[in-house]
Amino acid sequence: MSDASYRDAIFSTPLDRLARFSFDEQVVACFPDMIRRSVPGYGQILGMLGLIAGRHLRHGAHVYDLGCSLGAASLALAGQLPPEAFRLTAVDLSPAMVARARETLSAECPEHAVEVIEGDIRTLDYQPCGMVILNFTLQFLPPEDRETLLARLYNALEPGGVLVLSEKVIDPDERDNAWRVERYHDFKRANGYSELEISQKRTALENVLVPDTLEAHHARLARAGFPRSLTWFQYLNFASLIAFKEA
Ligand SMILES: C[S@@+](CC[C@H](N)C(=O)[O-])C[C@H]1O[C@@H](n2cnc3c(N)ncnc32)[C@H](O)[C@@H]1O
Ligand SMILES: O=C(O)C(=O)C[C@]1(C(=O)O)C=C[C@@H](O)C=C1
Repeated sequence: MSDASYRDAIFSTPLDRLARFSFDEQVVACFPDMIRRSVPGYGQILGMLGLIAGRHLRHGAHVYDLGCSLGAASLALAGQLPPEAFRLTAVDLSPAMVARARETLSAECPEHAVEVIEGDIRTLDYQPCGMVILNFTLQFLPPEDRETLLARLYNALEPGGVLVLSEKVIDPDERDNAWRVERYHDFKRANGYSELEISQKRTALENVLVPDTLEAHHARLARAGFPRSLTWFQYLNFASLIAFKEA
C-alpha cells in the first residue's frame, strides 16, 4: 500500500499552459499536504464531524461522505465512533482519489462498514440515511446543479437527520471580502506557499471552484427543504454549516 503523501509543489514553477484545476494523479499524490496547508480550520472541522455524528446519528444509521477524496472525513468518523455506530458510503468522481481512499480506509478502519464508490454524486441513487457530509465538495459542482442535489439529499435523510456542508465562501461586502481573501493569502504564505503558487492556483481554480455567500447557502438549503440551518464554524473565507431535517 502506498500511503506516501508528498509536499504540494504543483504550482511552484511557472506553467506556460495553466490547466484548469483537477483532482488527477498529481493532486492525489500531495492532497493531504495541499488541503492541510490550503484550508484554514480543516483539521478542526474533521475533528467535529465525529462529535456531531455522536450527537445526531441514530445507532447503526447510514452516513454519506460525498466528494470523499482520500476519505479523511470517513476516517475521522471511524476514529471517533465504534464500528456498530454507523455504516458509511464514501463517493468520489476521481478514479485516482477512489483508489487511494479504498486502500487507506480498508487499512485504517477494517472493522467499520465503509464502502467507497466511484461515481457522480449528482446522479447517485441515495438510500435512507442519518447524516450527509459535503466537506468542500459542493463548491466544485456547477452552480445550477447544487439545489437539485441538496433537495435529493434532504429527501434521502431520515427524520432528525443532518447535513454538514463545508465550503469556501465569499462575502457580499466587497471590502470585507477583500480583507478575508488578503488574510487567506497571508495564511497560505505562512504555510510556505510562494506568490507564484498562490496566483497560479487561483487562476487554475477560476470557474472550477465557484464559491457562494453564506446567505446564498442558507437560502438554498431552505429551498431544498431544510427548515433550519446554521453556520457552526468560520475561519476567514472557509465555513461549515449544518442543516437539520425535522425529527
Ligand atoms: C476538496 S475535495 C474534498 C475533500 C474531502 N471531502 C476531505 O474532507 O478531505 C473535493 C472532491 O470532490 C470530488 N468531486 C467533485 N465533483 C464531484 C462529483 N460530481 N461527484 C463526486 N465527487 C466529486 C473531487 O473529485 C474531489 O475529490
Ligand atoms: O487553495 C485554494 O485556494 C482552495 O480553495 C483550497 C481547496 C478547497 O477549498 O477545496 C482547493 C482545492 C483543493 O481541493 C484543496 C483545497
